[in-house]
Amino acid sequence: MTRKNAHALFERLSTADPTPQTELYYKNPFTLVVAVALSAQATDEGVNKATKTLFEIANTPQQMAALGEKKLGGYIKTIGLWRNKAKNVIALSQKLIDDFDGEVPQTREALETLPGVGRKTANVVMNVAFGAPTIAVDTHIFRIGNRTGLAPGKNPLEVELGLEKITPPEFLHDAHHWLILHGRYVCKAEAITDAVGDAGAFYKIGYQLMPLGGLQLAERLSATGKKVFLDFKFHDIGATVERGVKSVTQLGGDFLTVHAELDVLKGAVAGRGSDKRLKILGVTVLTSLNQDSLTKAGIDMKLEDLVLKRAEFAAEAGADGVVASAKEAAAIKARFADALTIVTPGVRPKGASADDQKRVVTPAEAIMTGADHIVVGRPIIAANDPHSAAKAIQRDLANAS
Ligand SMILES: O=C(O)c1cc(=O)[nH]c(=O)n1[C@@H]1O[C@H](COP(=O)(O)O)[C@@H](O)[C@H]1O
Repeated sequence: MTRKNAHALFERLSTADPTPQTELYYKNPFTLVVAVALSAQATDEGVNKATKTLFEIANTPQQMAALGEKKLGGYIKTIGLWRNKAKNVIALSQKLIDDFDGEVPQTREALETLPGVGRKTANVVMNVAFGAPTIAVDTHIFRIGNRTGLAPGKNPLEVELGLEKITPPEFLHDAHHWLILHGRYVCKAEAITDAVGDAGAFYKIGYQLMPLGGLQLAERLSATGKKVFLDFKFHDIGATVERGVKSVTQLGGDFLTVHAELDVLKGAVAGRGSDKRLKILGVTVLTSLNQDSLTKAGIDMKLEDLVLKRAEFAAEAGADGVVASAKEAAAIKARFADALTIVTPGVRPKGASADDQKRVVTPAEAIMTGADHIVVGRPIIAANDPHSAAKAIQRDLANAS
């Protein structure tokens, strides 16, 4: 990759996320060393779950060493390779006390003398705790360095040195965070779209991916002819929604969600303009809510009536459809026929966990009650084989229709 392209790449990453942060939980340089050492071949999320309680009682080398290997093991048992990691954490705590007055040293060479701390861990600590422009090459960065041609290399050190050379100095400090976050979220999302392949009709991108390259992913999918569902759920004064939707039209999506309030819907329809490719969907009542949730929110109305009221707003504003559970689909179809497309989340194959969804039906039930499209997330994304999971749902749908 040329220096000019590398500059453009980092500029885009920096615009999307100006202040990237580590996702590991830590309280001070010492707990950062421990968290990074625990994170080898484990997810940050898994490490954070364990360290939340551990760091309450041990956040200095002295406290950690006093805890001892056995007690520490009790806190980190859920993390892979915990036995070896417990041994290392106790040993590195003791070495910090013996050789460094209990302080975390600020050079890579000194950090690397600590048990269980290699070059990658030392680079993360140097970068996050002490603001050094180091690049820690993990599996994501190694893959990205090679795949993009940004810094090809046969081993992590070659990629690290290559990245140090090609990354413009002003981006060096944040480079490794951007590349990790990109690798963790966008590559993962892209891998899922590849894995689902032709077994999915639409690819839904939510706002959680927006600051992490999701918009570019939407553009790329759309450019290759895939149908893209932009689940951004806009909720604002009409004029702002209008401007927001106008910007979104540049991405080339097919569905866009907004809250089903009249002004919001009208703003969205105006912002969409004359190109009718982007269909505006009003989210009626979330499928994670039930009648009880409405009562708690002080809404004294039957849930189905509220869905129908919001569907009415969608029709009045000239929106294209609504997001509603299959429990209300028949009533919406009866009232609005084909004037509104019905998109239905809260769909679970028989026996699958409902997760946080409350108004849940099977794919077949959803289609039989009048849904035009179903949304299935976790049962496909979390499956070992997303393609087979999506295909099984397709078969269920085919049998129902
Ligand atoms: O607007 C949505 O897409 C939506 C509306 C709604 O009422 N319920 C609902 O679950 N969704 C979205 O649909 C997806 C459902 O995901 P799973 O529950 O994993 O299948 C999630 O991305 C939700 O954000």
